[in-house]
Amino acid sequence: MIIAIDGPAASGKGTLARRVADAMGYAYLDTGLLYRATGAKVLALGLDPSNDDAAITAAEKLVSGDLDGEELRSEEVGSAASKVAAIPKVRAVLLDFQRDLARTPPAGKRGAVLDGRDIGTVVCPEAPIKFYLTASVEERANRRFKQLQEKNPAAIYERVLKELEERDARDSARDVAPLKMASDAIHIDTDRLNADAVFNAVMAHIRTHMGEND
Ligand SMILES: Nc1ncnc2c1ncn2[C@@H]1O[C@H](COP(=O)(O)OP(=O)(O)OP(=O)(O)O)[C@@H](O)[C@H]1O
Ligand SMILES: Nc1ccn([C@@H]2O[C@H](COP(=O)(O)O)[C@@H](O)[C@H]2O)c(=O)n1
Repeated sequence: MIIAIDGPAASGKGTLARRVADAMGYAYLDTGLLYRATGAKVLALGLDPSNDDAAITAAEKLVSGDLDGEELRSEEVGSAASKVAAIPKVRAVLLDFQRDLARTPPAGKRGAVLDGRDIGTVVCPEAPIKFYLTASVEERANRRFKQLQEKNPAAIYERVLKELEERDARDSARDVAPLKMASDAIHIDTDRLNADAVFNAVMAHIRTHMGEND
């Protein structure tokens, strides 16, 4: 079974998806990492992430080792990721890997949890369970700021907020696979829910779905 979790940056998708995958014994794929690794490769060459040829070549050359590393989590790489993600051929190159993992999870796993922007709409529109997480941009910036501050006390809230606003706008406005809630997704506004409450609400939906489809 496939569980799709989409939503804007820092809405808590990864935190939730990892926990759900653990609880269910499913594989987990953070699809944002594919775009981050592509963006990071372009940056490492000193090229512009909006350059089609550079971004497509980087996506085509991705190997699993490129998906490791704390530097992928920086806001600079997040911003580069959202630039390469707006290039249709980059998305096409990365699509098969995501679909293969979702539809044929690694040995021993009965399903997969994928989080991203277009899992419920484009990558796995057939997923029987879809969630769309949101929170206000100020709340998300606050979460991301606290997360960054643990590693870099010089992090600046206003910069984090601006970066998230720009990323949201680019991800929502692009022509191909924009950030959008699937019509059959369950919307969870996490502004006033902590991570445990979100997880409990999501697991309750999953159990109900599985009970109804036994
Ligand atoms: N419901 C919540 N309430 C408060 N903080 C949360 C909640 N869910 C996650 N967080 C925290 O918010 C931060 C961002 O969460 P996370 O990385 O899971 O978001 P994300 O949607 O996967 O981000 P990105 O799109 O950038 O990959 C983390 O520090 C996480 O611990
Ligand atoms: N399915 C996806 C996942 C991600 N993106 C793009 O990558 C950027 C980084 O993603 P994070 O989840 O790690 O924040 C994101 O801003 C998107 O531009 C995507 O397009 N589709």
